[in-house]
Amino acid sequence: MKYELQKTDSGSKARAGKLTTDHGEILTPIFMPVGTAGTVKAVHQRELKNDIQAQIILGNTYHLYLRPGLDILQGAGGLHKFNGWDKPILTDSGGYQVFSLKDIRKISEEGVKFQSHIDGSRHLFTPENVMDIQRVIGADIIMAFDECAPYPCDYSYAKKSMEMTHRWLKRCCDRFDATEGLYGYTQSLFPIVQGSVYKDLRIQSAEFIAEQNREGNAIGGLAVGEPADKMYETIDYVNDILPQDKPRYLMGVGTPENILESIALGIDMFDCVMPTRNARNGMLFTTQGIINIRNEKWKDDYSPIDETLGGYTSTFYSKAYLRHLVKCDEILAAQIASVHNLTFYLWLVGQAREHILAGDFTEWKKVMVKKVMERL
Ligand SMILES: Nc1ccc2nc(N)nc(O)c2c1
Repeated sequence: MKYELQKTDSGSKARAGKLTTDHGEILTPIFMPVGTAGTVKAVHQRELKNDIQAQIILGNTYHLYLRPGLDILQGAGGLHKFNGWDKPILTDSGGYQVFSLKDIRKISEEGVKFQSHIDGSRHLFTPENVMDIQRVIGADIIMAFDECAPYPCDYSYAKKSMEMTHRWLKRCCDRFDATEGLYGYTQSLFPIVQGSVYKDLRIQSAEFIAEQNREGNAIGGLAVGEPADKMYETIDYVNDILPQDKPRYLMGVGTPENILESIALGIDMFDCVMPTRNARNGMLFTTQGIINIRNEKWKDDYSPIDETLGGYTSTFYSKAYLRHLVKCDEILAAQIASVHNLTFYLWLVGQAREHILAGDFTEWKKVMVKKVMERL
């Protein structure tokens, strides 16, 4: 994988760049729709390409390993062949998911023992087998096996957890570098900065991650309940340490405001379940602000969901009709709202990229944050 830094904003740390993978190019800043179990929930591949114009989507090691399982995925020739998405894919390593299985997992130096949330079967994830699993899934970018420390946690927990994540990272790199891709294209391993919200730990972790000299770097352990200003402060000084010539991926973020503020702090890649999860309960992000479509006020508003956004779904369906579908809990409601919200998120990061290239990103961001976060 190659990263070309195309422009750094004069008034902020925002960057425009281009990632080139064996499954195609990614223009950054970019938002990556989350496709946990091999599908972006309620969204067809055709809509991902046409309306949403997604460039890369996420899968999750934990879920795909449990269902459909490695033999089915390998038999298909990997996830790209299995779900038909022939552009880039990134898989998270499963660390974050098994840690959220609070009472049915046990952490040790070896790895994490856990019970499947599906059938209670017992499994063990180690840095080594998580690399092997992600080789079988075949994502273009795979994540190191880390512990996402809970928030809040005390300094000693954060320190011990970060140090274990660093030892696990060495084991991930050794295993990954000793194995090949299974399907004839190359994969890249991204390490993940941890350290909770403790500045000295975060600096230590960022320096260790940068030293690994991998093709991209991620910031984990954020968007776990900490205040937004703590998140921004952490990103700011971590990005001063992560190399300029590698993409920076902020995991699990966020609202439109979080994304624009983090772009200004030098983040290039984002993923979050918010646009799809909130869509399923009727929260719409639009170029005019945030709409709770269940609200009575939209019941006879026959205007398109968002006429300035472009894309079939956002202009073909009216607010009144989508409200009706949501109130009836119709399956089509989830589809329309999910495609719309993802179209908005990709539009937003695409606009950010254009304004970074045009040189007026900071002024644009100030106006845009206010506008898109307004509750309508
Ligand atoms: N907020 C998040 C979301 C996903 C994560 N995935 C991994 N592997 N590690 C983290 O710290 C994450 C944090």
